[in-house]
Amino acid sequence: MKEFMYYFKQLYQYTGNIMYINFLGMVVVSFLDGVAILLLIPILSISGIINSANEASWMWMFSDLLKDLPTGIGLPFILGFYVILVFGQNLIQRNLSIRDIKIHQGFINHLKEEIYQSLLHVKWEFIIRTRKSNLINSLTKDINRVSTGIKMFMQFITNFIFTLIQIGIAFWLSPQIASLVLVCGLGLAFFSWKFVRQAKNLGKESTDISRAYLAGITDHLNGLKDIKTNRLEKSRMTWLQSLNIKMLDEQVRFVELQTSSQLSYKTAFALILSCFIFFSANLFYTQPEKLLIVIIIFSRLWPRFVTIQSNLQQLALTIPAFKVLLSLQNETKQLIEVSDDNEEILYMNRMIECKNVCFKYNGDNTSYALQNINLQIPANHMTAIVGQSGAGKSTLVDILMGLQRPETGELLIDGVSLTDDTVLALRKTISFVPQDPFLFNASIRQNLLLMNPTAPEEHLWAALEFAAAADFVKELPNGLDTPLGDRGIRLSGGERQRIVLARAILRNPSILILDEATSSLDTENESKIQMALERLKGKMTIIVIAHRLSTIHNADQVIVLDKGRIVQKGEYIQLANDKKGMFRSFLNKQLEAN
Ligand SMILES: Nc1ncnc2c1ncn2[C@@H]1O[C@H](COP(=O)(O)OP(=O)(O)OP(=O)(O)O)[C@@H](O)[C@H]1O
Repeated sequence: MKEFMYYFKQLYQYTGNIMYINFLGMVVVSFLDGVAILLLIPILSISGIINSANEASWMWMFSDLLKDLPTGIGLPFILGFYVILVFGQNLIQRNLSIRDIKIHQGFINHLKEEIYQSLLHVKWEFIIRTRKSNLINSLTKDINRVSTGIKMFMQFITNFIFTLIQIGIAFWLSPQIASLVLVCGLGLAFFSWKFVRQAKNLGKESTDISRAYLAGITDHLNGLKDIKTNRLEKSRMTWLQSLNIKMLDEQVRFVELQTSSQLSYKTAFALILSCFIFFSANLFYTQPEKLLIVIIIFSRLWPRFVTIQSNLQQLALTIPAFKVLLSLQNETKQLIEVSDDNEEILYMNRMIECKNVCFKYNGDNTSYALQNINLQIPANHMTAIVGQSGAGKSTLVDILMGLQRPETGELLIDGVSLTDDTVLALRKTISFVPQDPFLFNASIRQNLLLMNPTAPEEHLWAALEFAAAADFVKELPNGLDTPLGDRGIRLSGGERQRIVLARAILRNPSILILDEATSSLDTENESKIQMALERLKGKMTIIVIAHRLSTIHNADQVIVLDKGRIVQKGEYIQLANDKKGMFRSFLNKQLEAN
């Protein structure tokens, strides 16, 4: 419940006193509703439906007034008053509902933005250890459930206020009968706690199942090609069927819970109402007008009790989502890169330097991904990083971009240590082209402009020329406006790499990092890009991770990594001539393979 209270406080902080004003409005509405019910007595009496000649009857609150009115006017007058009252009450109610939805949706939007913002700024270590499907689930389903929970809570408060006022009116009419209603209502609350508890457990199960479903389905859709080519359809289908059985079971138990509670409350209502009428008539000798009012109030009050119970039950169902969301927010808050996004840019003029850098991935106590890394990457030169798969090349690049922070040692930019405060400023000058290039599901133009929204068309074509992509883009039916599909699926792997490279260049970075960025290209396009990179030397710092050593013979410096350590460092020719070195053996193996 503490998670829920946290969000409720946040709601109050977001809305301020408007929330209390709305609750106050609800008090007015409930009060008017009670008055409208009271008016029914004079109406029924004047119209002769019930006999109210009893002088002692307090319900003749309008009798004096009505008596003074000319004959035939009393009934239309009080009916008119009744209609105006109901109209006024519903007008206020309408207004409150509109304000409520504004408050509620506004708060949920604010929450979504807050969470999305923190995910955009959270440290990379959080991203790599968290399942994406869990994040998707939190940003969609969990937020929706929190939204429902908050709505339920607001309805609960509203119903609670309404019920309290109606109870007050009932007490005024007949304390004995109202006490009985109250005792029964409290009995209901006690009895319903069991349902609320069950609902909370079901909510937890529902969260787990929905996470498992989203995680599995995301995996399967991403791996459809593997599933088809490896004939894994049957096993995937079995997975879905077993999860479906769990979902069905969970849904059935939910409806069973709902209908059991409804069944109990409705039967209890009929039973208690019958007892009331019986005892009111026989024991309390209640006047018929009073009895009528109590029946009216009771039949309006009891559904409120039931609604309150149902609000609580639905609220309980959503509690696990509050927990998930709060723990996500807490975790991301602790791992935020910087508290505010300042616009400063950190240019590197001389070099990036790693001093005794060691790094291991979270929770992995045995092996270091990088150990005692000491290197200097001079500005406006090309540095190549090579090594076997798993040697630590991508990890080193992540350290250079400030995505991962060294466990020990430091990263220096022009001799100054990179800190949490300067890391984003550094990243503003870096363009990175990853192994698995990502394109948004938009046109080529939109993908390019994402990096530089004001770039004129000729700059787009120049970037495409640089990346050896201009020719194929010109041949596409819609040219720059060709839509690319999910993650750029409508392009070949090599075409995707070239568009991503063009996008990186369009940003005009001072440091360009390519992680196997030309691995899917044919030799002709690859050599075009090599020539283009060659032209950039002296203007931009280029860091290249490459398996194909033919692509780095222009590098000013080659760093050879093995099992997380630097084993060789120097110029290409120098390392190629070192017969005992690892680089030479890589070269020989590639020559043999070719
Ligand atoms: N997210 C991660 N969590 C735990 N260990 C990781 C993670 N990413 C990489 N590693 C481990 O760190 C080591 C270095 O990985 P890295 O990806 O840097 O190698 P690499 O040289 O880039 O390999 P490749 O050429 O295959 O891309 C490997 O042993 C790898 O298993």
